[in-house]
Amino acid sequence: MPATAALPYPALLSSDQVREREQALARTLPHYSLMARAGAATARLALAIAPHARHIWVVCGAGNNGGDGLEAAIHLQAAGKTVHISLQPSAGKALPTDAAHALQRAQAAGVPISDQPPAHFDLAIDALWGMGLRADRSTPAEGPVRAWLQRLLDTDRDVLCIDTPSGLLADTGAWLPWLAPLAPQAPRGRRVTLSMLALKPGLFTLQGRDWAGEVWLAPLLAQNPVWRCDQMPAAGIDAPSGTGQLVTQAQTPLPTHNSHKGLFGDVAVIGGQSASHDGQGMEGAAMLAASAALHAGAGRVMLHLLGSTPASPRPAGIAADIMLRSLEATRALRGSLVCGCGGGSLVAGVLPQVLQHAGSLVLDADALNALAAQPALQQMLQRRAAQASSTGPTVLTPHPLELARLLDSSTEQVQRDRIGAARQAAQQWQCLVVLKGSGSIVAAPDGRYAINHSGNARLSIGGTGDVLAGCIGAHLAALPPGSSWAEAWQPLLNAVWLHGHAADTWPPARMLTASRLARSLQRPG
Ligand SMILES: NC(=O)C1=CN([C@@H]2O[C@H](COP(=O)(O)OP(=O)(O)OC[C@H]3O[C@@H](n4cnc5c(N)ncnc54)[C@H](OP(=O)(O)O)[C@@H]3O)[C@@H](O)[C@H]2O)[C@@H](O)CC1
Ligand SMILES: Nc1ncnc2c1ncn2[C@@H]1O[C@H](COP(=O)(O)OP(=O)(O)O)[C@@H](O)[C@H]1O
Repeated sequence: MPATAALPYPALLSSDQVREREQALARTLPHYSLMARAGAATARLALAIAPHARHIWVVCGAGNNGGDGLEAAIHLQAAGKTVHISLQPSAGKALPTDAAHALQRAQAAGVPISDQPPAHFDLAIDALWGMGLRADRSTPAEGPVRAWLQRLLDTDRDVLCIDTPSGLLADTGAWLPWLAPLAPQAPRGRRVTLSMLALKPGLFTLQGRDWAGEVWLAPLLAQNPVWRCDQMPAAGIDAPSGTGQLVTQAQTPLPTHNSHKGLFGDVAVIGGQSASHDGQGMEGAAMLAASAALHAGAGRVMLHLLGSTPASPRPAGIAADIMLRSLEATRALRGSLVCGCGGGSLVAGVLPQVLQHAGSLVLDADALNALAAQPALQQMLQRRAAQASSTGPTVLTPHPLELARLLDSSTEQVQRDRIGAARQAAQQWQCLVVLKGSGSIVAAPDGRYAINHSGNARLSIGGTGDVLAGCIGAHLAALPPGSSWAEAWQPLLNAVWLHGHAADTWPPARMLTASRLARSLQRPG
């Protein structure tokens, strides 16, 4: 990667990158400007999201995150709200300079500060810990702070988090380990997060998606605008290498009217071990992938069910548009190949040929398990990457357990640092990797990564991963033979985003199933 790159999507900066940005900006501005802007922006957003809130509880920590909260409290009181500040005891340490200044200003403005939280509040502002939260500190918060934190986690009132939900690690979206048991599965009320200076990856994956809720950005620029993360002005700004991106839309325009099916490319699906092999039919998984490929826009879709023969009956439910073919015919198709959905034990036997000859290749489910189990297949995958100009890009689509098997790790370890794990696999196998789950991570061999911002828990049902694999196959199908992973990057982001978007736009009263999801997929446009 070059030292800087122009990003088409909103940038996601690590804590180290944010601190660099903060220091660079602070050097150009008078003392206290950034905290003044952060507090004003917070108050403005609070008034916008909860205009009728009368009682506001501002929970401040003993660092600069707390300073932002104190500054916001001054504005909210000036706006006529009844504001109550709870300030973490500093345990003998002096507050940082800016936070100490904010405290003086809050005291001068007469905003009430007490250890006792209010009996009632309409809106809470969580300014306990932000970017300064340290993962290596294992001491649980003691005394009143612990009770405040629990109340922030349990409340059914609106909560506006400054920078990050307190206790959530900005780089990974994981709770601090000691805090995880305190946090319910999901918040009971509305959560909004105002991220300062830049968006942070942890707000968009793992626990971050639920607990950050609706994310806004305050870049702390002169006019002090705030933007909702999915409605930000066009990106295209230069960002340091290693910067992530938040995928907020698909980016390829619709094809021209003057098109034909050959333009969209063909998709072959190999998987769905037939019941005739060992009595355990897994045809459905491959049928879902094939249906997804068809509806996501492939010109033609061919399907080979592993273990089937030309004499095997056509399983019910396969759309008439999908061509059932022999293994040889399917493998020979130009376009993209999706391999592994419901592949069972038979998929390992076809992988050597597939890895050697397929153009664009998507490996899912049992193909990933076979890879994890067989070092010889891993070597073939590496050889394939080295010869990509004569084959094409490879995309691995593991869920956390599948990635853990590939990395010889554990699901917990993968989930603790989803971005790190996806990047590690992409570099190790020189492939594109989609680590699925809430806030799917897409990673490339050069270290770039993106977090998908579409999708929701309605996708947590059997078969939606097969649909994703087919959808990706369709988006890669039109790539010319020998394309690089870099050429596959944007079509891959489109596919992952559109798959989640189909769930986001699903009618609330209608049950979502994987087969319906497959039929609702669209081309980007
Ligand atoms: N300077 C400015 O003008 C600007 C600042 N900005 C704002 O500053 C924020 C960063 O401020 P920061 O660096 O002071 O850290 P912050 O999030 O307040 O945390 C420190 C506190 O947390 C505590 N603590 C840490 N780990 C812990 C743990 N595991 N468990 C328990 N406690 C733990 C730590 O305790 P200590 O280690 O000191 O004992 C200390 O009290 C950033 O998020 C943004 O909101 C921006 O708006 C831009 C302008
Ligand atoms: N809570 C969630 N939020 C967003 N997407 C989700 C969520 N749960 C599951 N998904 C998505 O649903 C799909 C599930 O895939 P997978 O686990 O492989 O299921 P299966 O093997 O049953 O097809 C993935 O695309 C994943 O990202």
